[in-house]
Amino acid sequence: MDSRYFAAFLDIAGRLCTVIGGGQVAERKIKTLLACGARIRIVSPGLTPELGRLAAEGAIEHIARPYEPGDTEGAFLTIAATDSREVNRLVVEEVNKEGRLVNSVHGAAEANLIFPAVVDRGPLQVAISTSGTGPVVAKAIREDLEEYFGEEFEVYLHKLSSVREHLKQTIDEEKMRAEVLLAIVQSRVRELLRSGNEAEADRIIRSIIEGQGNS
Ligand SMILES: C[C@@]1(CC(=O)O)c2cc3[nH]c(cc4nc(cc5[nH]c(cc(n2)[C@H]1CCC(=O)O)[C@@](C)(CC(=O)O)[C@@H]5CCC(=O)O)C(CC(=O)O)=C4CCC(=O)O)c(CCC(=O)O)c3CC(=O)O
Ligand SMILES: NC(=O)C1=CN([C@@H]2O[C@H](COP(=O)(O)OP(=O)(O)OC[C@H]3O[C@@H](n4cnc5c(N)ncnc54)[C@H](O)[C@@H]3O)[C@@H](O)[C@H]2O)C=CC1
Repeated sequence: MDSRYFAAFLDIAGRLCTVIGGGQVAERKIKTLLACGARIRIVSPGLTPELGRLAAEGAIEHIARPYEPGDTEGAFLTIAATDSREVNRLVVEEVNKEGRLVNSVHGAAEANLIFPAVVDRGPLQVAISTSGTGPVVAKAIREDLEEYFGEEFEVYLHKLSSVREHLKQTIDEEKMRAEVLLAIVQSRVRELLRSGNEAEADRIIRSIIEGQGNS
């Protein structure tokens, strides 16, 4: 086994994420965290214009000075994102002492969490990591997979989720529910949604639920 990483998905909604450094890389990571509902605190003398705007709007908290020991206190997740390897190392060391989550823009070696490249289709999240060996490869794979996992996956999964809820109410036997769901997955529903034919997709879903095959 080559990887020492455990792949998981974190619920960070409402949780404090402290970012040390406010440059381009911090900005990219903060946008991802904000989209997941995190509370952001940045400790950094400088900010990118976009981060400055977010701070001025009150969407993120900004402490305008260099990192000081203790800054990571209370954070669920800390990101060491300065352009100084030494400062990032100190940040990682502080968080590691307490066994909390920490990411460093200077590599996977010391930190305990890495940011993957992500295909984001609503409930479908496809995360790609090369365990830090080649972030550009992760990015290229993400771009390839975005072709396969088109935007239709968002509505597709929402539909499957409603069907699943409906089946839980109407069919007691788990095996039977799984068969219906599998029949939908193996039908042309996704293809139809991809080509914008939602009415026909819905018709097929209904006919499968009613046990009339998967034409
Ligand atoms: C370990 C990790 C830690 C972490 O940041 O979490 C890390 C580390 C480093 N990245 C570096 C460089 C670049 N990183 C990117 C891009 C991304 N990097 C991301 C993640 C990760 N980068 C984690 C491992 C991910 C994995 O396991 O594969 C992505 C996937 C997600 C994200 O950042 O949100 C995002 C693509 C998002 C997308 O588009 O989908 C680009 C390309 C670009 O920017 O276009 C370059 C320039 C090319 C190059 O140098 O390779 C350097 C050298 C810095 C230097 O030399 O100074 C280090 C430090 C080192 O390796 O020592
Ligand atoms: N992990 C990744 O995906 C990538 C990592 N990198 C690495 O990330 C580092 C940062 O890159 P950028 O964001 O482009 O740099 P940048 O120069 O845009 O930003 C650096 C930020 O750190 C802040 N800073 C500096 N000293 C600080 C201190 N003592 N305390 C708090 N904040 C401090 C600055 O005010 C600035 O906001 C680079 O050194 C680069 O090697 C670069 C590309 C991708």
